Amino acid sequence: MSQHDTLSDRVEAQLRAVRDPQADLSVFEAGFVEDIAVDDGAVTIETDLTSLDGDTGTEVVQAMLRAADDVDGVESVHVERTTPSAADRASVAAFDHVVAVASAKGGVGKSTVAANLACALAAANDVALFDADVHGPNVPSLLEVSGPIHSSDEGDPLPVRTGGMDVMSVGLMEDGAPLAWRGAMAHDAVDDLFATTAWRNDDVLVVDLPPGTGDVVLTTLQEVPVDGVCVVTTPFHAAVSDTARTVELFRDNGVPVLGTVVNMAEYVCDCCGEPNALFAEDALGDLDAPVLAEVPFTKSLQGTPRPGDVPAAVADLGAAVSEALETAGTVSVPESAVDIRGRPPAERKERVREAFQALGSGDEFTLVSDRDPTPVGAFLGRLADAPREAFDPFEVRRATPEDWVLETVRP
Ligand SMILES: Nc1ncnc2c1ncn2[C@@H]1O[C@H](COP(=O)(O)OP(=O)(O)OP(=O)(O)O)[C@@H](O)[C@H]1O
Repeated sequence: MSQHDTLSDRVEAQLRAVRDPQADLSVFEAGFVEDIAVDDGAVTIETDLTSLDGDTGTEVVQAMLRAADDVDGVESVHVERTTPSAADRASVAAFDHVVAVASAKGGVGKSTVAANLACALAAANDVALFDADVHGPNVPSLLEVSGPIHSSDEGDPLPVRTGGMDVMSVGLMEDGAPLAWRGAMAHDAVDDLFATTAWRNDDVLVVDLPPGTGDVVLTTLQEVPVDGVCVVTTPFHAAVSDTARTVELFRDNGVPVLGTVVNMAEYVCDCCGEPNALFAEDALGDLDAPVLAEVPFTKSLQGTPRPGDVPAAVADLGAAVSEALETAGTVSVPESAVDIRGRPPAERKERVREAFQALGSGDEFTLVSDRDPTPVGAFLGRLADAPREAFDPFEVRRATPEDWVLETVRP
């Protein structure tokens, strides 16, 4: 047995004492530890904590760091976290793109925009629409589709179809039932339906999220590999400030934001055809996101859109979102950024160490990774011999479903 194996064994023994806080199991029994790599006293623990919520996952990472740090001969510890890959969600993975439509508050026209966006995109793409709005699933009535839902040969729920577009909604499952769902139950119902629906389209999936930024929204967005979210707002000052906070919250939670759709931006008079702006011009000043489209208040949007055939008022919406999707897959970072995507664990750490140690106090450090790099903070702390709180700012954002960017400054 080599010296490295011995250290690895000692780390493993110590980690056995770390428990899954939600079930009385060791982190090994819970399947959290995928690999332990030891390289000259530097320990890298590869983990899969995707079954845990954010806070519990962080708690387990901290407990592992402390346990491994206590082992004699360990000089540094790094915990790497895998995230659910698109491949884990076979049916959703078939889509080239997944776009979610969200809003800070209810009633701003989110479902109208989601349905019209799906129909607009359907002119040039093979599109499906998923209505995840558990508490008010109104896509079926908007598109005039109804159940019952049939099963595929494999027993999975088959969406209903309109004009070649698959539509699935929690509202199609059981009359009235979704309205009574709350919290975890609502999330599980959406998650199950999302994971099992047998889609027949495969270019773009549009997801109509519940309004707000509650648990169902954040968990769905973290579990489903969305390319980005379009946030629908009205141009009222108050609505825009709420929307600005929602955009920030999505970014803080690693959800890429494609931009905003400003709904009911103007009213075009039915009699004279004259457009009238409905809200103050400077209302959008607070928004730190591109405006993808401004949609007028018009009766034509109170009808039923058809795949490939939408009212002129939203004619540009599909093209604007398609364009945003093209750049959503790329990460823009400074040339000096350290890119560890696709690198083996030991090399990743070495690259980070080298680049970080070459910096002076006050220098900016940018890291691009194909995993959530939040735990790298502890490693940087050890390199700089400074507590994690000394790193200000310390920002992690998910730039695309597969790329994370960490930005900080060496203390
Ligand atoms: N641009 C528009 N022009 C005219 N009417 C609109 C427009 N946008 C939305 N509406 C109308 O406003 C109402 C609310 O729209 P919608 O259901 O899309 O909102 P929502 O944000 O999805 O609401 P919820 O929070 O209930 O999910 C609907 O009656 C819809 O027809």
